[in-house]
Amino acid sequence: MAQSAGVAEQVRRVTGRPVELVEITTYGDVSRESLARIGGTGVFVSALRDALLSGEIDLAVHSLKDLPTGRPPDLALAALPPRADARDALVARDGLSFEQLAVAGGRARIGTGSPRRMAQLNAWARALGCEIETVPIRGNVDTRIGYVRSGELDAVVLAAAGLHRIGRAAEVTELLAPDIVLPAPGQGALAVECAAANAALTAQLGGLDDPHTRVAVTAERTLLATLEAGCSAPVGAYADLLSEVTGQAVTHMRLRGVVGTTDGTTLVQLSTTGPLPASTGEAAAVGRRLAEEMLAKGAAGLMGERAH
Ligand SMILES: NCc1[nH]cc(CCC(=O)O)c1CC(=O)O
Repeated sequence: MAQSAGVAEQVRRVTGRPVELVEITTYGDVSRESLARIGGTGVFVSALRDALLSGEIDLAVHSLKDLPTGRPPDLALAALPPRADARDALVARDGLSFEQLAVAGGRARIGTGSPRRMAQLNAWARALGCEIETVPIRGNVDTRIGYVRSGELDAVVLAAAGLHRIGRAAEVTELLAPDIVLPAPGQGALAVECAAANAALTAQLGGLDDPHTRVAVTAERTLLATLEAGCSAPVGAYADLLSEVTGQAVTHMRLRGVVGTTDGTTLVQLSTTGPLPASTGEAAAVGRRLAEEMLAKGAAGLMGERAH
């Protein structure tokens, strides 16, 4: 609701039209099943898409990372607004960082059911000569942070963007550096979808689109699609847009990808830097090439059960 309210405000501004928020509860919101099992199939988006197609709503706001990479032909990805912080965030007891927790003695208990986060956190702990225990959790932000406040867990890992949007960024004890924990493809970005037939609205919503965000997430999501992995696979990808001179226009894009076993014993991590892609087609080609290199290094064997 918080992220939709933000988009609603922008839609009012660019279209001059009144906007009404319609609350829709999705299967992903109510189910407590592991996302590693039910993710990748649109559990957070299907109910919103049904409402779009039935005409109950005119536009839907999704977290891009929840959107399956395949595009339904009757829906348009009308806008990708400027992306928020893509990083994962640690909310730990006593204001601790990951390293402090890991070396504190005993096995730190860290809440996350995400195979991507598990793989990278376990690899990080291993590099520090420690072992952690990852505990699968589900639920909204309150529920998840509640496990830390109650002392049941030492920490939880959540997307920084989600915490920012609901005004809880102050509870973050460490923003995880993408060098160590690469976020999910598209993390921190929103997607505004509408019926493809609604050409007038699609065109108006284009005013909310950020071309740099679109280029970056196209590279990340094409990497994911090329690996034939879903949002539930242990795959991280992040495209940075870089300037040759600090503060000057963006000239380059660096794309990083990672896939690993959830126990963190094996990670395939690759990075590529090149000129800023001039189109989403070029951005997709960068994602595809890096994914192919990852596959050549054995990525497929690390992904376990594929999302379907
Ligand atoms: N899979 C659930 C989900 N989908 C989007 C976000 C956070 C917001 C975002 O990435 O934009 C989250 C929660 C989380 O990862 O902590």
